[in-house]
Amino acid sequence: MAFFANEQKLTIAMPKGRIFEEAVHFLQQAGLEVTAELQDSRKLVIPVENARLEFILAKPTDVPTYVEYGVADVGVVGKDVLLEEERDVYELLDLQIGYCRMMVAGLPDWKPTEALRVATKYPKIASRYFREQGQQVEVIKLNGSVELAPMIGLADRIVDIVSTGRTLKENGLVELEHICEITTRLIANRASYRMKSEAVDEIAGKFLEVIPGKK
Ligand SMILES: Nc1ncnc2c1ncn2[C@@H]1O[C@H](COP(=O)(O)OP(=O)(O)OP(=O)(O)O)[C@@H](O)[C@H]1O
Ligand SMILES: O=P(O)(O)OC[C@H]1O[C@H](OP(=O)(O)OP(=O)(O)O)[C@H](O)[C@@H]1O
Repeated sequence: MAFFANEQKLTIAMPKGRIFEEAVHFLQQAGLEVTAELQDSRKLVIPVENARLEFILAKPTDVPTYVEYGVADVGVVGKDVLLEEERDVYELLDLQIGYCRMMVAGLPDWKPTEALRVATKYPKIASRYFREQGQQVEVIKLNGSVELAPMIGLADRIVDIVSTGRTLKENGLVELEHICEITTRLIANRASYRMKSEAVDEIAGKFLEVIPGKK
């Protein structure tokens, strides 16, 4: 049976990587037809013919870009990416999966003498946070292994995602300031939200049914 009662086809951008499995599980719970192809193949565009759905598999940071430009109607993406990318999309739902937190961390008892140097994969989030604190900082953009920076003297602090806390702990770092909680969100292209409102509403409604406390 087709997932959608109407004739509108919907393209969904899914994030590859860390939250993919949890997101697929969420889609299945919501009653979407998730083919083995989505989980097992190297294909990046996966149509689900009967359901008038199409999945595209993207790098997490690119999901809002595909949605803003309308090549995907909706997308599944972390709040961290939304805050950093600042794309012009609608944020429809908090799916309450992919829980983690955005933190300032550093070496314990480290007292920086000059203006704070902050290493991060998230330069916009870090700059915004310290500006709001009225604190002048120099932000250094890194692309991963951010925890290295304070250990080897590149930076006084890091701004990064913490989940279990294991990476910080094993590298001798501690959480210092909490910036915000992060979860996975459903976003929509602004034009799709108007032009394909039935299909978008239908998928959002199905998602809502599996979000704890939202039934
Ligand atoms: N412990 C965690 N660390 C990083 N991201 C997490 C964590 N827990 C949940 N997430 C979510 O997963 C997303 C990141 O996934 P992933 O690490 O696969 O992407 P990525 O940072 O683009 O990967 P990479 O740059 O290593 O290829 C984040 O947007 C965030 O919302
Ligand atoms: O609190 P934890 O459970 O240890 O998880 C947090 C770590 O996971 C992420 O890194 P990732 O594995 O994505 O690698 P990266 O350093 O290349 O970004 C994040 O940037 C932290 O380093």
